[in-house]
Amino acid sequence: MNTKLSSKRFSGGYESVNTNSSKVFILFRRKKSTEIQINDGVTPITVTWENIEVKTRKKGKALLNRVSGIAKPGEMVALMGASGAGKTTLLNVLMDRNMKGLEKKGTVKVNGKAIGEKISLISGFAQQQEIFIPTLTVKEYLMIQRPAALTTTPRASVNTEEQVTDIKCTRLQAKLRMKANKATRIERVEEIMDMLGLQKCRNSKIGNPGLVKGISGGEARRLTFACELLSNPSLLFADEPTSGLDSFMAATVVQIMRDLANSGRTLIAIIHQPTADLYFQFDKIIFLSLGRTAFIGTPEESIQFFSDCGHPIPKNFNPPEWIQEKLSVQPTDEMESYQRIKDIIQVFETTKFSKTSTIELQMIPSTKLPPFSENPGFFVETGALLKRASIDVVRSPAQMRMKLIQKIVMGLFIGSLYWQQPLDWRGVRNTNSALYFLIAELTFSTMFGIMTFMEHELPLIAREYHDGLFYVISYYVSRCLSYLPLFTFDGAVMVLISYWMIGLNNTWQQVLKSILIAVLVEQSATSCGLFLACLFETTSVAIAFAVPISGLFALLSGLYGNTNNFPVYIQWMQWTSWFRYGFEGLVVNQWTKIDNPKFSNFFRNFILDQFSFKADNYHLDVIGLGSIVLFFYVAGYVALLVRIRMSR
Ligand SMILES: Nc1ncnc2c1ncn2[C@@H]1O[C@H](COP(=O)(O)OP(=O)(O)OP(=O)(O)O)[C@@H](O)[C@H]1O
Repeated sequence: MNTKLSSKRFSGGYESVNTNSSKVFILFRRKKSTEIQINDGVTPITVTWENIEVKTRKKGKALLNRVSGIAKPGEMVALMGASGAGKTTLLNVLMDRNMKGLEKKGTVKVNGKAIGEKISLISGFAQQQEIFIPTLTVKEYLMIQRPAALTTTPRASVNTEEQVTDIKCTRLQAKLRMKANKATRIERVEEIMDMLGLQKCRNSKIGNPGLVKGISGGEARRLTFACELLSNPSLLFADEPTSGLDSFMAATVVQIMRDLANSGRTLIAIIHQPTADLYFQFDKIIFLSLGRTAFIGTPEESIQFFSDCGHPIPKNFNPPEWIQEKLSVQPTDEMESYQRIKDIIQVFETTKFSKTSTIELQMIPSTKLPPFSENPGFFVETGALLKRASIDVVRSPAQMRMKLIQKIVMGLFIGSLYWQQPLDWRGVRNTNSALYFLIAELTFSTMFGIMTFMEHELPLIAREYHDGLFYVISYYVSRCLSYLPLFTFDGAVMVLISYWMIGLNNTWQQVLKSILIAVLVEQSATSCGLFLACLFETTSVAIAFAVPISGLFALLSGLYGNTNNFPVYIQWMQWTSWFRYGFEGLVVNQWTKIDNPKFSNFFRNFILDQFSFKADNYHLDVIGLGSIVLFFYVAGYVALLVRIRMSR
């Protein structure tokens, strides 16, 4: 069937009129563009991808097959196709992300240059399921979100002669050129919130769907864009930005994208089942099917192309839905579907659309790239991240409250159980048990607690790291510092509560020395838990390792057997156990200075001897604990670094 279709642009919209009997009449009015103000320093970016082939490494399954295309400055490009067509794989190839287990051939170039994973440093990526910090408000999140972009990124200084023409831009550039102070950052965040309609929810907590009530889905989607705009990228990728939104909200998001493209940026987005109205807002549509390019061209051309292929769009049918259906494998009719898709791809490869695209690819000159975003340095990053992490800790009062309540209850319980122990051999035995119990309590809940804290945050950190926002060390130091009060104060409270109840030696020096041991033991458990959480992908695996490890350290404490009586080849292990150092530290601190005539040196030596503890070992214990803390913090950093680097 020869179906001719004429399509012409008119001011603010498209009119597509099918001229044969199965007439399609589509009238779309482009919404008036709200003027983009954050358009300083936009460097024109052309992304090209040529003969991309992706296979799985193990089975050699082809995911993409000779896929080529181009996205130019000011273009809003939609990647479309049925589920499993290869859209996400192509987007990942373009961004050089998530390629684990896959083998890639072909080239991706930005302004004619192959820059590999550095593309992250000049682009933004609005993910479908953006990960936020739920306890922060919208404004707080934006203020702290991009320390790099908001402080020293010299984006405004590039290509200004071609790009910056209006006064607004120059003004904004001037602000960016100044080392951004707080007022400048606030102004920029305010501008972006205005632009994306986030002012209404500026002080609302972001929340966590299904767990903590927060901003709506549409607001979260706009916040995603806001985060990306802070770094003012000239190239923006988006993964299904309209999915899950109502039609009004989807139109708003597409309008935002349209405005961004109008300001000279290049946008590439996976779009799932758009309404006809939204479909015609795009400049270029790329349909993928079975890992191959089935069409590249304007929305109007897609209608013409499918008509020419013998699949004219019926009256009142949503064009993208119809096309997608023709490019999907129907489970009830697989053979026919494969044949139909093969035919469409074959036709496409002989059309002017495919040829134009190939010619265009050859003609792209190598032009200047925007500067790669620079990290503002360890201290600025750590400060910004520490602020974000601290707000998160403080805004999670339930977590703080629970930790504190738990330790108060345990302090009272231990104190009541070992209430005012006398100075006889039974009392000494009970006192030592109480000291051991304090060490155990400082260990287990802490170690398992920190593991659960970390799990939710790692995807966000991996994402931000690959976006070039900060060094892993900045995040790690800030997170450790933010947890420090939470994982020291409660332990000290527990020890203090039980201290007088048990009747431990209470000169102020001994109290302080006991608290120092308690803090170091809790920090040993914290750092070990952090190390395991960084090392293993899931909390359950980390816990599976933590249980026997902590059990082993507990066995080496000296309470369950005199460590000097252990076989020589295993004795050395006691020096790796914070239980050993902690228990000795508390026992020595308790029994070396007792002001009681009944308490002879012989009795004291007898007490220490049963564990092979030495009266002058307190300082050694502090050094041992400090070394364990340091070792696990450093090991945790290395584990996190490797894991985050490998997660790209
Ligand atoms: N790492 C991988 N290992 C094996 N197969 C993969 C991998 N990544 C993707 N695939 C397969 O490649 C095909 C294309 O996947 P892709 O995620 O790109 O599709 P899509 O078009 O984005 O689909 P959807 O719209 O459902 O997200 C699918 O069949 C998928 O199962």
